[in-house]
Amino acid sequence: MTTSTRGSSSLRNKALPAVLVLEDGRTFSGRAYGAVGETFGEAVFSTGMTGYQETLTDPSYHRQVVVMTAPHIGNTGVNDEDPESQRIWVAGYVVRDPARIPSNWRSVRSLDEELTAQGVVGISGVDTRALTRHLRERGAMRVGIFSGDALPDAGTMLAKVRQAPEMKGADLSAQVATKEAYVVPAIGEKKFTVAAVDLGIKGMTPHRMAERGIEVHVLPATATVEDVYAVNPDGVFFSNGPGDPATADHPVSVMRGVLARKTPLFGICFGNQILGRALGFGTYKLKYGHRGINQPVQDRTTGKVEVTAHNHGFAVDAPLDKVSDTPFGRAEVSHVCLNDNVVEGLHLLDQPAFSVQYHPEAAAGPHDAAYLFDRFVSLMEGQRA
Ligand SMILES: NC(=O)CC[C@H](N)C(=O)O
Repeated sequence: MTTSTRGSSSLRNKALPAVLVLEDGRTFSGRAYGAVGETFGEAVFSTGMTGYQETLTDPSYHRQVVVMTAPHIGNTGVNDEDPESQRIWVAGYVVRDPARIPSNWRSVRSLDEELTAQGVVGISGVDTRALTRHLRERGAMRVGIFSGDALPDAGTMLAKVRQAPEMKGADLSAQVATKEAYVVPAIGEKKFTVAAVDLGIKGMTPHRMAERGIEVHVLPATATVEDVYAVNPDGVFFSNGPGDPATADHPVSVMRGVLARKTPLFGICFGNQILGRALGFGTYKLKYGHRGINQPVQDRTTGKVEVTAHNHGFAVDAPLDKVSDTPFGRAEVSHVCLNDNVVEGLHLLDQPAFSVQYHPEAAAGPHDAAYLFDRFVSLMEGQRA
């Protein structure tokens, strides 16, 4: 049974000052939110109006300071059902106006209390519209949040921000992925076995497969081709995850081993970037990325437009209007973002493999892209027939 936290939001740090310092020297002042202290990461913005719990607990946000463009955050408090992993992964959290009284039947505590309990340093009272416009114009960049009674002087804060590691070149999957393999059982009758390589997997992804009769063997990021085939899989999945795909040489080589055996293959987000690299395409850093739950994507095979959830700062560099010859046969861009023509999906024409850059597991987000899990099931059925 859940208990309401009506009126129990502490906002105990309300009076403590906080400052956000971008690496180009621009600063925003506000108040401490969540834990008090200092934190560093890459400043990125999310336009999701709902789903802050799923955002905070998505391992792909490791080492990123997330700015919410929705002005009022924390309204529905924190529940025990919505997290996508065991902990909050964002390095810092930036909001305009935190809810003073969370209200929802599932809420067990306030977001301020949750951030504090997990040691996540945040800042509230920031002009998040101005900050987002700045990041759109200048691009994602390093940032620091400093809060407390005695803040360092401006020069010291800026120097610390500029010493923080960059996201370009960061190899982070092994830091967030499971260390031990585990199994998510099929819901109802078991029809297929899938080996899922965990590069920072969100909990909803194996759940969406389990709903379709798939027993999911989640394997550590360090899993080898032998580990993958040890579970005797009908299909192989490569997950979302943090960091720069250009560093992910190990999963790229494992994926090439899977493609060589023509096992049905599906990738999401980081998994799409790994497929791009396995096929010989490059990846590159977007200026400020796509993060939110209302991005329009076109499925180029059907012409249909989906409204989709995104969280990516890198993208695959593949030609949009031609079929490419790759070491694994012909490949094509299957999906594209209608805002900026960024590659949002790839598929192979000569073997059962595809991936998308966005989030069909929809946690949070619209369910338009759920058909992709069915497509993976069809590929596995096709392989058996
Ligand atoms: N959600 C993800 O898998 C993100 C992939 C990669 N880290 C990016 O930022 O593009």
